[in-house]
Amino acid sequence: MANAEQLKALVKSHIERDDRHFYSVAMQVAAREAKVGHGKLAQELRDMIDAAKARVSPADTTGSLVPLARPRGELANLLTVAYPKNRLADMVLDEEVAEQLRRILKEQKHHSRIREHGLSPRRKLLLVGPPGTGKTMTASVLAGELGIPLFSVRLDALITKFMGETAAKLRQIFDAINEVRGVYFFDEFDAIGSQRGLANDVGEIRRVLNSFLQMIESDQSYSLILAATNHVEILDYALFRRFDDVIEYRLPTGPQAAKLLQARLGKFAPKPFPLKALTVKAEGLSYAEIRRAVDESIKEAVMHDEDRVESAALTRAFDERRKFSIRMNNKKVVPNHAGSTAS
Ligand SMILES: Nc1ncnc2c1ncn2[C@@H]1O[C@H](COP(=O)(O)OP(=O)(O)OP(=O)(O)O)[C@@H](O)[C@H]1O
Repeated sequence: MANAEQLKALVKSHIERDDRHFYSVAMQVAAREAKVGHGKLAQELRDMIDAAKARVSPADTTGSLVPLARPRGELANLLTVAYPKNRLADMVLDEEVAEQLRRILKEQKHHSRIREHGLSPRRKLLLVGPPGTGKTMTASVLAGELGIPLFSVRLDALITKFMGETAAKLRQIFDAINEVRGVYFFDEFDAIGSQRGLANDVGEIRRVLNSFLQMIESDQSYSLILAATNHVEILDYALFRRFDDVIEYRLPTGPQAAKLLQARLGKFAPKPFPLKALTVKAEGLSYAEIRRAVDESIKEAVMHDEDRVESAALTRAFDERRKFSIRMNNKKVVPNHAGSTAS
C-alpha cells in the first residue's frame, strides 16, 4: 500500500491537476509495491499509468507526451492525429468480422495480463476489401473504444521519389509507434506492400517493403498497427505472416444495407417506409455510398423544411451514387511499373 505521504501527494496533485506529479507519485507507489514483493500489482499500476499517459487529450498541453501525441517537425508531415469517439456498435458488420474486432478489443483491454504470461495481444492487423466498406472506420472504432489516439500515416508524404528517404521516414514512424501508444493506420497500403509500387524504380520500392517487413516484425510496442488495402491480390506474399490477423470486408448484403439505412435515416425515415424496396435500390452500393445517398436526401428534406425524406428522393440519390461510382471506376488511374499512369 502507498504510505501516508504518498496518499496525500496523490490527492494534492489530483486537486491541483498536476498530472506530471500525479504520475510520478503513482510510479513511486508502483516501485514500493514491487519492492515488497507485490510484482503483479506493481505491473498493473505501471500499465494503468502508461495507458493514462497515452490518452493525453489534444487540449491538454501539460502532459510530457504531448509533442508526440501531436506530432511535430518532420513527423507532423507524416502523421495526422485524431481522437475518435466511434464505437463498434456504430458499424454494420459481418458476424465474423465483428467477432474478430471484439476479440482484438478484449485482448487489448487485458494486454497486461496477457503479457505477464509472455504472450502478446493481437495488434498487427491487415484490413482488406472494396472501398467504402469500413476499413478506415475500423481504425477509428479501435482508437475510440480503447481511448487512444489514431495516427494516420500520410502515404503521399512517406513515399517520395527518393526511396532512401522513404525508408528513413518509415523508421521515424516506427519510432513513434514505439513511443506513443495509439492506433497507427497505413491506408492504401498496396503502395508499399506490392511489388508494383508508385516508385520509379521497382528495386527501390522492394527495399522499402523489406524495411517495412523488418520493422513490423521487430516491433514490440503497445500500439496497434493497421494496414488497409482495396487490392489484396497484389500484396507481397511475405507480408501476410507479419500480421496477427487479416480482416476481410465485403459490400453489404440486403439485410446489412437495410440496417444501415434505418440507422442513418433515424427520424427522417419516409412514412410509409418501403424498406425492402429501398434496399433493393441500394443493391451493389457500398456502405459509404449508401450513407452518402441518405445524407444527401436528408439535406434535401431539411432545405425544404420537411421532417422526413421522400422514398422517391432516396431512390434518386441511390441512382446518382451508382452513376457517380461507374464514372469514377471508368476514370480510375492505375499505377504501373514505370511510375507513369495509365487510365
Ligand atoms: N461497415 C460499416 N458500417 C457502417 N458505416 C460504414 C461502414 N463502412 C463504411 N461506413 C460509412 O462509410 C464511411 C466511409 O467508410 P470507410 O472510409 O471506413 O471505408 P474504407 O473501407 O476505408 O474505404 P477506402 O478503401 O475507400 O478507404 C464511414 O465513415 C461510414 O460512415
